[in-house]
Amino acid sequence: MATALDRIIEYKRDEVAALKANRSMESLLADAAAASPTRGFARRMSDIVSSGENALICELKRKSPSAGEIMPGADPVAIAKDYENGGAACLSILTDFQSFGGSLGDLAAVRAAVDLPLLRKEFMIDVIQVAEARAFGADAILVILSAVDDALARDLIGAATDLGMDAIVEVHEEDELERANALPSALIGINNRDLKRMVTELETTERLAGRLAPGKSLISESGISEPAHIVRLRKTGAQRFLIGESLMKSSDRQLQCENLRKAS
Ligand SMILES: O=C(O)c1ccccc1NCC(=O)[C@H](O)[C@H](O)COP(=O)(O)O
Repeated sequence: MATALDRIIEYKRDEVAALKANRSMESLLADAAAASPTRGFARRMSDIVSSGENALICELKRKSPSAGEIMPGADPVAIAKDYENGGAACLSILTDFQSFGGSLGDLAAVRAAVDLPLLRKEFMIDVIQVAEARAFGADAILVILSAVDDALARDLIGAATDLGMDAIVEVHEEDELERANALPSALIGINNRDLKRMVTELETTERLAGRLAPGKSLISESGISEPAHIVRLRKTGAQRFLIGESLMKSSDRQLQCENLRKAS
Protein backbone atom coordinates (compact mmCIF):
# COMPACT_ATOMS: atom_id res chain seq x y z
CA MET A 1 0.00 0.00 0.00
CA ALA A 2 1.25 3.49 -0.86
CA THR A 3 2.53 5.52 2.12
CA ALA A 4 1.94 9.24 2.73
CA LEU A 5 5.49 9.79 1.48
CA ASP A 6 4.78 7.86 -1.75
CA ARG A 7 1.74 10.06 -2.38
CA ILE A 8 3.72 13.25 -1.72
CA ILE A 9 6.55 12.22 -4.07
CA GLU A 10 3.99 11.45 -6.77
CA TYR A 11 2.61 15.01 -6.87
CA LYS A 12 6.08 16.49 -6.20
CA ARG A 13 7.11 15.19 -9.64
CA ASP A 14 4.33 17.31 -11.20
CA GLU A 15 5.34 20.33 -9.12
CA VAL A 16 8.97 20.04 -10.22
CA ALA A 17 7.89 19.71 -13.86
CA ALA A 18 5.81 22.89 -13.46
CA LEU A 19 8.76 24.67 -11.80
CA LYS A 20 11.03 23.73 -14.70
CA ALA A 21 8.45 24.96 -17.19
CA ASN A 22 8.31 28.34 -15.44
CA ARG A 23 11.86 28.97 -14.24
CA SER A 24 15.27 28.13 -15.62
CA MET A 25 18.06 26.84 -13.38
CA GLU A 26 20.12 29.86 -14.47
CA SER A 27 17.53 32.38 -13.28
CA LEU A 28 17.12 30.60 -9.93
CA LEU A 29 20.89 30.49 -9.48
CA ALA A 30 21.02 34.23 -10.22
CA ASP A 31 18.40 34.81 -7.49
CA ALA A 32 20.32 32.52 -5.16
CA ALA A 33 23.51 34.52 -5.79
CA ALA A 34 21.64 37.73 -4.99
CA ALA A 35 20.14 36.38 -1.75
CA SER A 36 21.59 37.44 1.60
CA PRO A 37 24.39 35.12 2.81
CA THR A 38 23.64 31.85 4.60
CA ARG A 39 23.48 31.96 8.38
CA GLY A 40 25.32 28.77 9.36
CA PHE A 41 22.61 26.22 10.16
CA ALA A 42 24.89 23.43 11.43
CA ARG A 43 27.22 25.90 13.12
CA ARG A 44 24.38 27.52 15.11
CA MET A 45 23.36 24.14 16.47
CA SER A 46 26.95 23.24 17.38
CA ASP A 47 27.36 26.52 19.28
CA ILE A 48 24.30 25.73 21.41
CA VAL A 49 25.31 22.11 21.95
CA SER A 50 28.75 23.30 23.14
CA SER A 51 27.02 25.34 25.84
CA GLY A 52 25.34 22.14 27.15
CA GLU A 53 21.81 23.14 26.11
CA ASN A 54 19.67 21.51 23.42
CA ALA A 55 19.67 22.81 19.86
CA LEU A 56 16.02 22.96 18.81
CA ILE A 57 14.91 23.16 15.20
CA CYS A 58 11.38 24.48 15.67
CA GLU A 59 8.94 23.84 12.84
CA LEU A 60 6.17 25.87 11.23
CA LYS A 61 3.53 23.22 10.40
CA ARG A 62 -0.12 24.09 9.70
CA LYS A 63 -1.30 20.56 8.99
CA SER A 64 0.10 17.09 8.25
CA PRO A 65 -0.96 13.71 6.88
CA SER A 66 -0.68 12.19 10.38
CA ALA A 67 -2.35 14.93 12.44
CA GLY A 68 -4.71 16.61 9.96
CA GLU A 69 -5.27 20.30 10.73
CA ILE A 70 -2.84 21.61 13.37
CA MET A 71 -3.15 25.40 13.09
CA PRO A 72 -4.78 26.28 9.75
CA GLY A 73 -4.36 30.06 9.73
CA ALA A 74 -0.98 30.20 11.46
CA ASP A 75 0.89 33.48 10.93
CA PRO A 76 4.44 32.38 10.02
CA VAL A 77 6.12 35.50 11.36
CA ALA A 78 4.32 35.44 14.73
CA ILE A 79 5.19 31.75 15.20
CA ALA A 80 8.81 32.32 14.13
CA LYS A 81 9.18 35.17 16.64
CA ASP A 82 7.79 32.97 19.44
CA TYR A 83 10.40 30.35 18.56
CA GLU A 84 13.20 32.90 18.34
CA ASN A 85 12.24 34.40 21.71
CA GLY A 86 12.13 30.90 23.20
CA GLY A 87 15.76 30.28 22.23
CA ALA A 88 15.34 28.07 19.15
CA ALA A 89 18.62 27.30 17.38
CA CYS A 90 17.07 27.16 13.91
CA LEU A 91 13.65 27.03 12.27
CA SER A 92 12.12 24.49 9.92
CA ILE A 93 9.72 25.97 7.38
CA LEU A 94 7.56 23.48 5.51
CA THR A 95 7.07 24.74 1.98
CA ASP A 96 4.82 21.91 0.76
CA PHE A 97 1.26 23.21 0.32
CA GLN A 98 -0.86 20.14 -0.44
CA SER A 99 -0.03 18.08 2.65
CA PHE A 100 1.34 20.66 5.09
CA GLY A 101 -0.25 24.00 4.11
CA GLY A 102 3.15 25.68 3.68
CA SER A 103 4.68 27.81 0.93
CA LEU A 104 7.85 29.49 -0.28
CA GLY A 105 6.11 32.73 0.74
CA ASP A 106 6.32 31.51 4.36
CA LEU A 107 10.06 30.93 3.94
CA ALA A 108 10.66 34.41 2.51
CA ALA A 109 8.50 36.09 5.16
CA VAL A 110 10.27 34.32 8.04
CA ARG A 111 13.67 35.05 6.51
CA ALA A 112 12.89 38.76 6.54
CA ALA A 113 11.51 38.73 10.10
CA VAL A 114 13.99 36.71 12.21
CA ASP A 115 17.76 36.17 12.32
CA LEU A 116 17.76 32.39 12.81
CA PRO A 117 19.06 29.92 10.21
CA LEU A 118 16.23 28.30 8.23
CA LEU A 119 15.66 24.78 6.93
CA ARG A 120 13.53 24.56 3.82
CA LYS A 121 11.49 21.48 4.81
CA GLU A 122 10.56 20.05 1.43
CA PHE A 123 10.52 16.76 -0.42
CA MET A 124 13.59 17.18 -2.60
CA ILE A 125 13.74 15.13 -5.79
CA ASP A 126 15.63 17.52 -8.11
CA VAL A 127 18.53 19.94 -7.74
CA ILE A 128 16.39 22.77 -9.10
CA GLN A 129 14.52 22.72 -5.76
CA VAL A 130 17.84 23.31 -3.97
CA ALA A 131 18.53 26.44 -6.03
CA GLU A 132 14.96 27.56 -5.37
CA ALA A 133 15.46 27.01 -1.62
CA ARG A 134 18.52 29.31 -1.56
CA ALA A 135 16.79 31.89 -3.77
CA PHE A 136 14.02 32.14 -1.13
CA GLY A 137 16.48 32.40 1.78
CA ALA A 138 17.03 28.84 3.04
CA ASP A 139 20.20 27.94 4.92
CA ALA A 140 19.67 24.17 4.83
CA ILE A 141 17.73 21.51 2.96
CA LEU A 142 16.39 18.07 3.84
CA VAL A 143 17.36 14.94 1.92
CA ILE A 144 14.96 12.09 2.72
CA LEU A 145 16.70 8.83 1.91
CA SER A 146 13.42 6.89 1.57
CA ALA A 147 12.61 9.16 -1.37
CA VAL A 148 15.92 9.30 -3.28
CA ASP A 149 18.72 6.97 -4.32
CA ASP A 150 22.35 7.61 -3.32
CA ALA A 151 23.27 9.28 -6.62
CA LEU A 152 20.46 11.81 -6.29
CA ALA A 153 21.22 12.30 -2.58
CA ARG A 154 24.82 13.16 -3.51
CA ASP A 155 23.64 15.61 -6.18
CA LEU A 156 21.26 17.34 -3.74
CA ILE A 157 23.92 17.57 -1.02
CA GLY A 158 26.50 18.80 -3.57
CA ALA A 159 24.13 21.49 -4.86
CA ALA A 160 23.41 22.62 -1.29
CA THR A 161 27.11 22.74 -0.42
CA ASP A 162 27.91 24.73 -3.58
CA LEU A 163 25.34 27.31 -2.48
CA GLY A 164 26.71 27.53 1.07
CA MET A 165 23.89 25.54 2.64
CA ASP A 166 23.86 22.54 4.96
CA ALA A 167 21.90 19.35 4.31
CA ILE A 168 20.13 17.11 6.82
CA VAL A 169 20.14 13.52 5.60
CA GLU A 170 16.99 11.92 7.02
CA VAL A 171 16.70 8.21 7.84
CA HIS A 172 14.00 5.97 9.25
CA GLU A 173 15.73 2.62 9.54
CA GLU A 174 19.07 0.78 9.72
CA ASP A 175 19.83 0.43 6.02
CA GLU A 176 19.13 4.11 5.40
CA LEU A 177 21.47 4.99 8.26
CA GLU A 178 24.24 2.93 6.65
CA ARG A 179 23.67 4.89 3.43
CA ALA A 180 23.65 8.22 5.32
CA ASN A 181 26.97 7.37 6.98
CA ALA A 182 28.58 7.18 3.53
CA LEU A 183 27.13 10.46 2.24
CA PRO A 184 29.05 13.78 2.40
CA SER A 185 26.92 15.55 4.99
CA ALA A 186 27.57 15.66 8.75
CA LEU A 187 23.93 16.11 9.80
CA ILE A 188 21.85 12.95 10.11
CA GLY A 189 18.20 13.20 11.13
CA ILE A 190 16.65 10.08 12.62
CA ASN A 191 12.92 10.43 12.07
CA ASN A 192 10.87 8.76 14.80
CA ARG A 193 7.78 8.80 12.56
CA ASP A 194 7.16 5.48 10.81
CA LEU A 195 5.42 6.53 7.62
CA LYS A 196 4.13 3.03 6.90
CA ARG A 197 2.32 2.62 10.23
CA MET A 198 1.92 6.40 10.85
CA VAL A 199 3.13 6.17 14.43
CA THR A 200 5.97 7.99 16.18
CA GLU A 201 8.29 6.00 18.46
CA LEU A 202 11.25 7.60 20.27
CA GLU A 203 12.62 4.07 20.37
CA THR A 204 13.67 4.61 16.72
CA THR A 205 16.32 7.13 17.81
CA GLU A 206 17.29 4.87 20.72
CA ARG A 207 17.77 1.93 18.33
CA LEU A 208 19.75 3.77 15.64
CA ALA A 209 21.73 6.51 17.43
CA GLY A 210 24.70 4.28 18.29
CA ARG A 211 25.21 3.42 14.62
CA LEU A 212 26.16 6.92 13.44
CA ALA A 213 29.67 7.07 11.96
CA PRO A 214 32.27 9.24 13.77
CA GLY A 215 31.98 12.91 12.85
CA LYS A 216 28.24 12.76 12.19
CA SER A 217 25.82 14.88 14.25
CA LEU A 218 22.50 13.36 15.27
CA ILE A 219 19.17 15.16 15.05
CA SER A 220 16.21 13.35 16.59
CA GLU A 221 13.02 14.23 14.68
CA SER A 222 9.27 13.90 15.37
CA GLY A 223 7.07 12.92 18.27
CA ILE A 224 8.80 15.10 20.89
CA SER A 225 6.32 16.96 23.09
CA GLU A 226 7.70 17.26 26.62
CA PRO A 227 10.98 17.76 28.50
CA ALA A 228 10.89 14.09 29.62
CA HIS A 229 11.20 13.07 25.95
CA ILE A 230 14.35 15.19 25.61
CA VAL A 231 15.77 13.75 28.84
CA ARG A 232 15.17 10.27 27.44
CA LEU A 233 16.66 11.05 24.02
CA ARG A 234 19.74 12.78 25.45
CA LYS A 235 20.71 9.38 26.86
CA THR A 236 21.37 8.32 23.24
CA GLY A 237 23.75 11.28 22.80
CA ALA A 238 21.19 13.39 20.93
CA GLN A 239 21.29 17.10 21.68
CA ARG A 240 19.68 18.34 18.47
CA PHE A 241 15.92 17.98 18.04
CA LEU A 242 13.38 18.79 15.32
CA ILE A 243 9.97 19.57 16.82
CA GLY A 244 6.78 20.61 15.03
CA GLU A 245 3.26 19.63 16.03
CA SER A 246 3.57 19.86 19.82
CA LEU A 247 5.10 23.35 19.68
CA MET A 248 2.50 24.55 17.17
CA LYS A 249 -0.26 23.37 19.52
CA SER A 250 1.33 24.76 22.69
CA SER A 251 -0.57 27.54 24.48
CA ASP A 252 2.78 29.19 25.35
CA ARG A 253 5.20 28.42 22.55
CA GLN A 254 8.01 30.56 23.92
CA LEU A 255 7.92 28.98 27.39
CA GLN A 256 7.68 25.48 25.94
CA CYS A 257 10.76 26.18 23.76
CA GLU A 258 12.67 27.41 26.79
CA ASN A 259 11.74 24.29 28.78
CA LEU A 260 12.75 21.93 25.98
CA ARG A 261 15.97 23.82 25.31
CA LYS A 262 17.09 23.46 28.93
CA ALA A 263 15.90 19.88 29.59
CA SER A 264 18.76 17.51 30.47
O1 LIG B 1 4.14 14.68 9.88
C1 LIG B 1 3.67 13.89 9.04
O2 LIG B 1 2.52 13.42 9.13
C2 LIG B 1 4.47 13.49 7.85
C3 LIG B 1 3.91 12.68 6.88
C4 LIG B 1 4.61 12.34 5.74
C5 LIG B 1 5.90 12.79 5.56
C6 LIG B 1 6.49 13.61 6.52
C7 LIG B 1 5.78 13.95 7.64
N1 LIG B 1 6.32 14.77 8.60
C8 LIG B 1 7.52 15.50 8.40
C9 LIG B 1 8.36 15.54 9.61
O3 LIG B 1 9.41 14.96 9.57
C10 LIG B 1 7.91 16.30 10.81
O4 LIG B 1 7.20 17.43 10.38
C11 LIG B 1 9.02 16.78 11.75
O5 LIG B 1 9.94 15.79 12.05
C12 LIG B 1 8.36 17.27 13.06
O6 LIG B 1 7.60 16.22 13.63
P1 LIG B 1 6.54 16.48 14.79
O7 LIG B 1 7.25 17.16 15.92
O8 LIG B 1 6.04 15.14 15.18
O9 LIG B 1 5.49 17.36 14.21
